[in-house]
Amino acid sequence: MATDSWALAVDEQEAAVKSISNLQIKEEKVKPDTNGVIKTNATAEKTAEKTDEEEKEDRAAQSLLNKLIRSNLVDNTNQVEVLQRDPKSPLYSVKSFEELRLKPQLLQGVYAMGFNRPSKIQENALPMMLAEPPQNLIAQSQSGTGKTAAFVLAMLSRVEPAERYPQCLCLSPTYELALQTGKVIEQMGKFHPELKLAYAVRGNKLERGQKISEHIVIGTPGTVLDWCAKLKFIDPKKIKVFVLDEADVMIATQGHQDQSIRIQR
Ligand SMILES: Nc1ncnc2c1ncn2[C@@H]1O[C@H](COP(=O)(O)OP(=O)(O)OP(=O)(O)O)[C@@H](O)[C@H]1O
Repeated sequence: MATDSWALAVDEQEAAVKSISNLQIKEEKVKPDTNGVIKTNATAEKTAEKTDEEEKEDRAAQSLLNKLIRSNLVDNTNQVEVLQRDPKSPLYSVKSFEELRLKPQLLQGVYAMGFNRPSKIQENALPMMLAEPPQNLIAQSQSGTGKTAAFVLAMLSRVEPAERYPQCLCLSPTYELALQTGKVIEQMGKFHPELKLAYAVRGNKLERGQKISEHIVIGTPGTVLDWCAKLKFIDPKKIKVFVLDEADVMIATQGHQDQSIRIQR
């Protein structure tokens, strides 16, 4: 049932986008009241202003909600597999995970999560993310099409377990999303127990001067910046994979944009 919802949600979303783009806004002539005040327009403007502001703030929360709904609903993979064979679906894929040359422990992790085939974004992005020499990649696709799973697999594939320092750094816009993505890293890396993950989020206080030995760090921009620049827990020069999750939300949030750019430099 849960994987059904994953696939169905993608379908519904596509249908909604189409119907919204067909909508035509009718111009309504509003007459002033007896005092000459055009109430309808004033109220509409105010509402539009508020909606714009709120929309920005709510995007990270919405994204988290989508993830939570999906993860609670996924149960059988039949529908996903049907869609993954439909060339018009965003889940269409021709490859298998074996063809993506993942490490055996990661393949085990992927199958244990109930994934049988990569989605389109995974099939396209993973070979680029695992290429030698490493390349930069900006990936965009609908919500719920497997981007998180793709970059988590890329981080887990690049880590060298014997080297005990942070090698992959992932920035999330909120505390909750960082924990959520951390959970995916833990699940997918389950058969690679030597791989360790640290959370650079508020409340996780480490002692000054301490070095961390975890291979992957996931956190929010403010805390990650402190860990890199102020507290020197992380040596940014040793980072092999840098992920900016929900980059559109990060760019829309001024503070996060500045902090993310400073960390990336
Ligand atoms: N290849 C796959 N086969 C089956 N299920 C998958 C596959 N890849 C991801 N999923 C599942 O689909 C759901 C959505 O995946 P994921 O969170 O990676 O999407 P996303 O594109 O990052 O979503 P968002 O845009 O909301 O961040 C998750 O429950 C995940 O476990």
